[in-house]
Amino acid sequence: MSKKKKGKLRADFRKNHQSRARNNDLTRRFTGDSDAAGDEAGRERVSGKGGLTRKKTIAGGEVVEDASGTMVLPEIDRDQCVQGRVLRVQGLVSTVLTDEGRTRACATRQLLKQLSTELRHVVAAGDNVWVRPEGEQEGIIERVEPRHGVLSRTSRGRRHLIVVNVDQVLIVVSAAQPRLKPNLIDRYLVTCEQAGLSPIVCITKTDLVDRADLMPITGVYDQMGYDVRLISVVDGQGIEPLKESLAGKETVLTGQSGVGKSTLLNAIDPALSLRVQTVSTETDKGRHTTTTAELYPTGDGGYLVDTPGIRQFQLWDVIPEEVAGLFRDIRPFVSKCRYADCTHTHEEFCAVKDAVADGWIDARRYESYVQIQAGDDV
Ligand SMILES: Nc1nc2c(ncn2[C@@H]2O[C@H](COP(=O)(O)OP(=O)(O)OP(=O)(O)O)[C@@H](O)[C@H]2O)c(=O)[nH]1
Ligand SMILES: [Zn+2]
Repeated sequence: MSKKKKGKLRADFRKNHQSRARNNDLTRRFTGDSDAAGDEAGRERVSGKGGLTRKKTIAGGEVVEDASGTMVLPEIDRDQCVQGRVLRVQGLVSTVLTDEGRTRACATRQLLKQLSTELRHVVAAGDNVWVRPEGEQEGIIERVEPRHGVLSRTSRGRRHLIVVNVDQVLIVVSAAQPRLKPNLIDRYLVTCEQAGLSPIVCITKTDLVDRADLMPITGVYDQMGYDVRLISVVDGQGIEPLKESLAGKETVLTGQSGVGKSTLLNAIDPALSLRVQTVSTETDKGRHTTTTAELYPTGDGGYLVDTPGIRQFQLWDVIPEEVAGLFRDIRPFVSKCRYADCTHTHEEFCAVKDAVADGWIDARRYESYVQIQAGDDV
């Protein structure tokens, strides 16, 4: 690839990166050196929520860039296939819920693996796939559709897809027992902003506190446009509206131990709660790695994603320079700082610090920013 083209790609990447931070848009990462990313002319929109992708035709298919990186879409004989959703991936076997209404244990087509050597996960939990059925219970994944809403983590320089095609994240924190930790909410929100996912903040156990005391905290999030709910399974506060918000959506559940996630699931759907518990217990025994995600159909077209690994939620990497852009309230001031590389901590002529002093930015939110930016634990 020419130097000029590479420079342009880098500029494109940066532009995308910034606009992603600004718009809370879907992640569009480009692997700068791949051939697909270099094919300027072939850029077009691919169906679904995946957004803008770059596209190039190869023998037997095409190469696209989606929210997960480079992927290959081979041509397939659709008459021979059924569509489905990958519920989980264990080693080489993917469990797919197909449109026939059954699950199939599926291997992945050899061609798909060969063409996707740079991708660690050819198939990920949450993928929309085309399967060629084999017998009653098995099949071969012939094609994986472009992805949106990607949760990933990087380890030893490689990006691992944890779950894809996610719509929203249910952030569960408790008003008491354990005590409310707003800084933890901020941390979760940063991750959601980074992944381009809509958060729903659920403050549980509100029956244990004076609800009026929560208003100063919820008000700050309301003002930024975040969806904050007060929940109690003891008196039923907020349960019905929450059920409605989950219907037909794919939701990732997250929150510290003891905040009431299982209890909340049970209040939403006892049958679903039971299924989640059964599998989580198996997972705890170390049968498969803790970061393996599992999708549970909610019966209304939606899915819930709940795994011990995701519950811990310390999986996504945010680089320090990225943090300010992921704080909705800090973001508008960043460009007004004197120094382009301002960290908004110790510098003079910092518009962010001025905004805190003038009351435009909540001082507690700013403290969170400083902690997260420094990589400190909550
Ligand atoms: N007062 C009150 N207690 C609740 C509420 N929701 C949950 N609890 C209690 O909080 C405790 C922890 O609830 P769990 O549902 O087990 O919490 P969890 O988040 O699933 O915990 P892990 O499984 O460790 O991740 C239990 O004793 C629940 O009875 C609530 O709305 N009000
Ligand atoms: Zn600054």
